[in-house]
Amino acid sequence: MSQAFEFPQGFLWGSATSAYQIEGSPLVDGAGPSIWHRFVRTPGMVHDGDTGDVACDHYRRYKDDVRLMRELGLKAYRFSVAWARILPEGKGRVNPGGLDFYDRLVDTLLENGIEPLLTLYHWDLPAALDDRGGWLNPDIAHWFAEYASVMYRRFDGRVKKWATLNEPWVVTDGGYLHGALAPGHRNRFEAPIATHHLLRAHGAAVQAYRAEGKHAIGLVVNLEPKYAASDSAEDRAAVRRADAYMNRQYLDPVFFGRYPDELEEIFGEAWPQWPAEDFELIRQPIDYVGFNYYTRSVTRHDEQAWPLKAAPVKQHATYTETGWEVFPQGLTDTLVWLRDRYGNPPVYITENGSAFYDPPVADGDTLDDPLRVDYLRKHLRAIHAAICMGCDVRGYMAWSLLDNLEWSLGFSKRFGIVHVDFQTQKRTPKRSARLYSRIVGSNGRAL
Ligand SMILES: OC[C@@H]1[C@@H](O)[C@H](O)[C@@H](O)c2[nH]c(CCc3ccccc3)c[n+]21
Repeated sequence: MSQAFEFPQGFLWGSATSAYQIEGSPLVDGAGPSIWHRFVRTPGMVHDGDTGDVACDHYRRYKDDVRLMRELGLKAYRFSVAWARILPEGKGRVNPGGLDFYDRLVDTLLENGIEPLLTLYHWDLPAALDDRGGWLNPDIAHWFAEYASVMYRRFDGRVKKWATLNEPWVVTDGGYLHGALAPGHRNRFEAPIATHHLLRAHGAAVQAYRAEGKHAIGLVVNLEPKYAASDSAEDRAAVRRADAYMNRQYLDPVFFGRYPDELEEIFGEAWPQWPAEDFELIRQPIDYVGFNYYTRSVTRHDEQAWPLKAAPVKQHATYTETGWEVFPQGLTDTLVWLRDRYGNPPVYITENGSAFYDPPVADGDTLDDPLRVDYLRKHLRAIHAAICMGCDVRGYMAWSLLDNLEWSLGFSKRFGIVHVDFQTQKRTPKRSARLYSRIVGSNGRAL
């Protein structure tokens, strides 16, 4: 082992999942349906008609999965709470059975020396709230803060790192603009409204935390660096629009209290003017940025590409099964960008990982996944390089602990460092899990 890649003392090593992707048992113990429980039943929306009805059966197998994390030596676990387990109608009546499940999960994590990182919202809106307009209804900021307060009162202290939303960009772009994700809307007027209400809900939940909580709360965003396909003015303008739309649309309001100017250019008449007091709510200070990194985009101008007029350019490089270029330098570059644009905030890499075809489980106890091993090693080294450049990176959560339901792609894409046989629910660590375990145990020296 070399000192070359030693990480700072106390660097938080863990893995990440989300409720709908792994739990199964969507309606047991008093839980209400979510928009994903509905969406997977909409013909044609999910690969092979796959659903989260069973998924990794984590709701029942969580003790075994926590034991697996402990055997791998993980120090932390990022998971999300299914809002509709806690508030089956999204607001009002609290469901004790839902709170009890997360009590059991959090206590089991703590008993095993694993720190819980809790995400309040990872895309699974209670269906009852969608029936009232969901993210299009301005009241959702209060609904979300009410749900968040129930969780703060029950878990703060045992949970010391909270996140309000997972990836508001995906919620808006996937759920309201392009329609590939729940609730499946395709409306350029709805997208900016959903974005603004997500940010107001984030702000209201942070405000509620400051009144009730004593630890840390942040926002999780997906960031994808955009590189111009050429130095033409057209391509550079396309990069500015794409960067504003994905990377600055959420962090600028939170850190600066304003949207990037390019958004009005992109959405035109569909871009509303919002009252100043909204931005005072949105810009509540946060304690850290959760950064989900997967890939970059080389971007060119494309007059036909709605609404950005920007399109990706394929590179001569390795691509993952989800069509994402393997580009670890983009992780270093984006960490430096965060350092410089937002004043070097504490950052947790809350997701990073890759889906590659995994050969069928070999005999014995480890499945070989050479491409994922290579991806993991290169991206951790990219983080180390950013830390050496002064970026305040505090931890890394590998996406994902388990193969799970990859949203509209169903079970066809495997991101887990642990293989799941969805017929038998057998877990089999992959070689990437064995490597990650050594890296965690040596605080990076095994890299
Ligand atoms: O796609 C892998 C993971 C999902 O399984 C997580 O639930 C989600 O938080 C997440 N975000 C991203 C990057 C943003 C993105 C999501 C979906 C499609 C394209 C980009 C990748 N992932």
